[in-house]
Amino acid sequence: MFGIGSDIGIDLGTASVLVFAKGKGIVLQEPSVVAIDKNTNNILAVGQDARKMLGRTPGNIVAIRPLKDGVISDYDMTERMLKYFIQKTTGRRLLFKPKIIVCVPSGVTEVEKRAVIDATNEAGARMTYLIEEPIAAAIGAGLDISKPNGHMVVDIGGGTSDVAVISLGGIVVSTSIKVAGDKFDESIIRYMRKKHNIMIGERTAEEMKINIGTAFFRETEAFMDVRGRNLVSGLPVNIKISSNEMMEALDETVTAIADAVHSVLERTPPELASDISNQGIIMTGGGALLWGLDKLIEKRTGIQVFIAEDAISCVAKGTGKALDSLHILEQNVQYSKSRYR
Ligand SMILES: Nc1ncnc2c1ncn2[C@@H]1O[C@H](COP(=O)(O)OP(=O)(O)OP(=O)(O)O)[C@@H](O)[C@H]1O
Repeated sequence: MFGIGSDIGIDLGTASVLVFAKGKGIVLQEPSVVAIDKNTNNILAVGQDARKMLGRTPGNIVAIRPLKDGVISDYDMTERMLKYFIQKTTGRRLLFKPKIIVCVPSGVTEVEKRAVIDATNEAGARMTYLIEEPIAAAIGAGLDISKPNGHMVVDIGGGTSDVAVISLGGIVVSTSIKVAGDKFDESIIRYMRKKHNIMIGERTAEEMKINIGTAFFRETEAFMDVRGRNLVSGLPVNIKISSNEMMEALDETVTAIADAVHSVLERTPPELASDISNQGIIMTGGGALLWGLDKLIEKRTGIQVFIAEDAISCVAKGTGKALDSLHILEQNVQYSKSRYR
């Protein structure tokens, strides 16, 4: 327990939850995974400890990801996970309850937003605010979004990729697709099964994506030794996979993201499009780190693409910082006072 009394910003992501405390920076970064005992419905582990259990649990224990594909797939577990992380960060007995701002995946419904607000209030917030993901990403990337100037942000997370044009503190044009980091992993799993007759797990696929994943031609090829199970013999095998193969495996998924960026640019008013063309496109989120994805989007749009510093913690940082500029963001935040003050 850190016992932080200051206001906090939370990036409630499908892959991970990050907490940003005012004056302290990122104080918590854990996978969005919960392990429960099916018989008692008790939570056994949350975050990193629960992630280690994914795919390795005995019958009575399930390790689940309560947010999947950018939506809350398990409402109750999301609430319990959020409460656990908030209490771990702020401590249980607070003299001064903090203001908490939560950034939710863009696909969540009004009912799910309400659930997040209630869980945050119950976990000890004096006031809870919700913010849209692309706005938080833009603030976290250090953009001044208060001016009448167009910025394009492409946030590629675990479950969703959000593409938005922002001006005067609001979203002008945007799209959100359920193709992001998780889909990259699924494509790699599918490729390994089809091409090599080898079954690999989600964690191996993610390691391959991070180490040799490729979205654009690499001059120097990279290789990785991969362990899996041969689907014919049923036995464990080792195989060397190249980055060129990853480019083939990921082609369809990365093209879907480039298509989304293209479609938003097509719908962008000309003045804002010319701002974006001068300043470039900013990429945030863990998925933005896939090798060559920036180059692919650059080639497709003819506009320079920059990957934000600390791409993974950008949304959390922006969420925390947004607490200072709520007056500018009024149109983009929902808020609710705690009933438990
Ligand atoms: N170096 C890397 N190369 C490629 N992908 C990466 C890298 N590092 C992290 N990722 C991927 O980034 C994704 C997580 O990104 P992030 O933490 O921004 O998502 P999130 O905010 O939890 O999800 P969402 O925004 O969809 O709710 C995961 O799929 C992870 O595998």
